[in-house]
Amino acid sequence: MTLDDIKQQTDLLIGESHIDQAIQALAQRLNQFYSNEKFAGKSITAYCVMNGGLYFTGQLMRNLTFPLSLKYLHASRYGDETQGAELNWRVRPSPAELQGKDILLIDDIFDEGLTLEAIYQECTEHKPNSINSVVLVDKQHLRKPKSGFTPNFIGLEVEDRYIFGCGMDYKGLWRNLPAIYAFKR
Ligand SMILES: O=P(O)(O)OC[C@H]1O[C@H](OP(=O)(O)OP(=O)(O)O)[C@H](O)[C@@H]1O
Ligand SMILES: Nc1nc2[nH]cnc2c(=O)[nH]1
Repeated sequence: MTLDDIKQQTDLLIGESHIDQAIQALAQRLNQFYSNEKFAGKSITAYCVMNGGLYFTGQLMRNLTFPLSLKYLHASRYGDETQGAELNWRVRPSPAELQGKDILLIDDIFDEGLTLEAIYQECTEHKPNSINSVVLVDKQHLRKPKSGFTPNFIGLEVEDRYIFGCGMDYKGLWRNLPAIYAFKR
């Protein structure tokens, strides 16, 4: 499939400039949040949730103004499919990198929320000083975690369709697109 095919067969749900603006607005909110005196003299440990979080992490971090240590973890439950299944941990954060630290989890999408909730729980077990999460998009539906878990910072809302671009894949491809698309119904 070519880029022309993508343009003909998909709906553009969120354009590049809209996404860039949302990322800058999120960065401002995070800069404000971490300027609180309780974080004075501390660095923030940002965990990019691979693979989908990579694009957003890169775009976000260039606008962050606090001292940041970048790490990654990888938990996946979609693979190349459009429906989520059981969570598969590929790279866990090490306990020593979490204990007493101020953690920021960065992911592309909060869909059914099981991935980010499981990552949050895993990290919490190792006693960080603080843990917050930020996602680029929150998909709008009622299939969210029963616990009520939700990210602390959300960039944009997106309708309930399988989307790709901005780090999110379609069958393993097209994470590189700077806008968000869904195939026409
Ligand atoms: O809210 P949920 O329904 O749990 O889904 C959200 C997760 O799904 C995607 O990851 P995926 O499992 O596709 O792994 P990948 O990032 O390696 O492609 C995405 O990057 C989120 O981490
Ligand atoms: N690419 C992609 N990954 C997801 N993971 C959870 N929801 C989605 C989605 O809509 N698109």
